[in-house]
Amino acid sequence: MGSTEEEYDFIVVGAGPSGSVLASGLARSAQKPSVLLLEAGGDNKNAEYLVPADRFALAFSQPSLNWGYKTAPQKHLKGQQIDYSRGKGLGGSTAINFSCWIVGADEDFNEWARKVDDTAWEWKEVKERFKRIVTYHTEIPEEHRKFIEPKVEDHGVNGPLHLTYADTWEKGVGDVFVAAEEVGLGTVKDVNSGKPIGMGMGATCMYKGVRTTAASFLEDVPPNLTIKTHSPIAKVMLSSSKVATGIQTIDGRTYHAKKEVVLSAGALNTPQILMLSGIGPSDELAKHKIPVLHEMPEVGLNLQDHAFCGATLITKPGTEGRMVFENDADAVKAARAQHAKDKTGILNSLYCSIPMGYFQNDAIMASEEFAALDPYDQKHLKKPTVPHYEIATHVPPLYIGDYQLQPTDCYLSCLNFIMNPHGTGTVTLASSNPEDAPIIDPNFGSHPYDRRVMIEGYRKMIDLLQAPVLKKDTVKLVGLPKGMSDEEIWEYCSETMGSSWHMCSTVRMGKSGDKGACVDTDFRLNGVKGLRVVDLSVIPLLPNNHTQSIAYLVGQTAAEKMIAEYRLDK
Ligand SMILES: Cc1cc2nc3c(=O)[nH]c(=O)nc-3n(C[C@H](O)[C@H](O)[C@H](O)COP(=O)(O)OP(=O)(O)OC[C@H]3O[C@@H](n4cnc5c(N)ncnc54)[C@H](O)[C@@H]3O)c2cc1C
Repeated sequence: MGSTEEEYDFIVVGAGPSGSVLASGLARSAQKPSVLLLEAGGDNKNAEYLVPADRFALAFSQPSLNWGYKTAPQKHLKGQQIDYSRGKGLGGSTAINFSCWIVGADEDFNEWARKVDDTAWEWKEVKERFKRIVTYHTEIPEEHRKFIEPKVEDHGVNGPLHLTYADTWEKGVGDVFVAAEEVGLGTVKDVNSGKPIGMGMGATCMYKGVRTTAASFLEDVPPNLTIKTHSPIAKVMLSSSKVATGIQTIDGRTYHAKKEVVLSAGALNTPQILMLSGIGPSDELAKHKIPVLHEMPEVGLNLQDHAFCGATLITKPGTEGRMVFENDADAVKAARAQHAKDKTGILNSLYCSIPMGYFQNDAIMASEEFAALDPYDQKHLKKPTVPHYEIATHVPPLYIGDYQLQPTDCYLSCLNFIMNPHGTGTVTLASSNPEDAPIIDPNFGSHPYDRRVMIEGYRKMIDLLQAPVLKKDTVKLVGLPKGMSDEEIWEYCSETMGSSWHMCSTVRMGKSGDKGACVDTDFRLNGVKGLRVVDLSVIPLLPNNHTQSIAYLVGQTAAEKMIAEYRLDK
């Protein structure tokens, strides 16, 4: 394909949650600027991609929706290469993600605001911005309200993204809340109130029998928003005076920006595109013979993510119904037909209620690894709403060791996630060819504090699985370390650890005077005019949540800031 002379006020690259919210927000402002949204993948408009029960399977069953990345061999995880999936197409990673909605702890946002010296990131402002993003349906089945009861006034009522709880919870889910009380972990009535400590219930990106994704922001788009799919970009074009003038696609098209180019290609591809454009660490660019147009040593550094590990309880026949259903071909066929016809049936409850709990832990705070942290960090970790680890249950049976699941088996699967990870990794270039995947090294397990959190959180997860209410139905626990010593737990986790695909912070935001920061708190790339980064690359710390909420928040914040700056609302 040849070059074009198309020109737009704003060019946004990448239609994930950040890019979709930003492009939609700019285009719908009163001044109606012309906005071009370029996305590498397709439109993802296939009803089969939106079945709620498929939320954990879609990423791995539809390769065309997934960049299919893997990490570099992980030094602290016995050389394993971990799945590092990224969504492709409208919606970005929300089109293939697991649909869990968790916003995190108020104090994490207050810390973010302090780090970048901008009150826009304080919880009291962030909470209001979340309300503008979502319509949060707070109905909970009557019998579960003793544990879970979100308040309508804490959440949005008319944002484009609909969130719900399943009308019917899977059998046995309610027992997790009883178990959490029994073992002293406790419960929380609304895990999304900014005070997440306790076992809660994650809200789900689904509504009326359909998964909801960032593509919700791209419905009924105004004529001044042009969306071009199948348009992977190769680089940003910079003038000799370091002004971003437009972008070039891999197939040779160029598009010009009258005002700004915004990169929203995610925490792996955004640093890659910057480096391919000559913006990054000079030694890294020199390796690939890319001329340095703007030296920026921290591009691609500081990669952070939440790692997890798990175990599974095999329970007595009849305690839940997943395997029995999935092994009954007629029942599956009928359920698919019913869902295709009117979006109802079991596919709206299967895998659709996931207890997610956030906890603090005395053993972690008493550990030598905690004592070795910076005192400021320790103070943050002691704040009453900041969790140290997360436990999620009723996920697919990822951790079963060498146990062979039988078609008649029942199970309760569980994961433990490291919160506040301290290890950081890198994104670097494999080559100067934009079609090559970058080299991604999250460096999991590299920090002693992270290992301590995994070990203590794992012990608590096993305590939960052995609570009296669960014991009466237990057949056996599988997918376990050989024993429960520190060494045995870490040995197991280092062989089986996974990523929750919360990669972020590779083009870090910082306050004015922060020499290493790549962008300012208004998302402008330092030292370059007309270029912003608006996606999870910029976040200066990884909040203790699941990150899609933050990606939407970043897009919404950028839209509101840019609309005010350019007076687009007048
Ligand atoms: C398997 C999986 C499960 C997850 N589960 C959850 C969950 O349950 N809950 C949760 O909160 N979070 C979850 N996440 C994480 C969440 O989806 C991400 O944090 C979030 O989508 C990141 O948003 P983003 O806008 O920064 O990037 P992305 O969503 O990755 O969007 C980036 C977009 O840019 C496009 N792009 C990249 N390069 C180019 C290029 N060169 N040219 C043009 N376009 C380009 C991509 O195709 C993509 O559409 C999950 C992620 C994955 C992969």
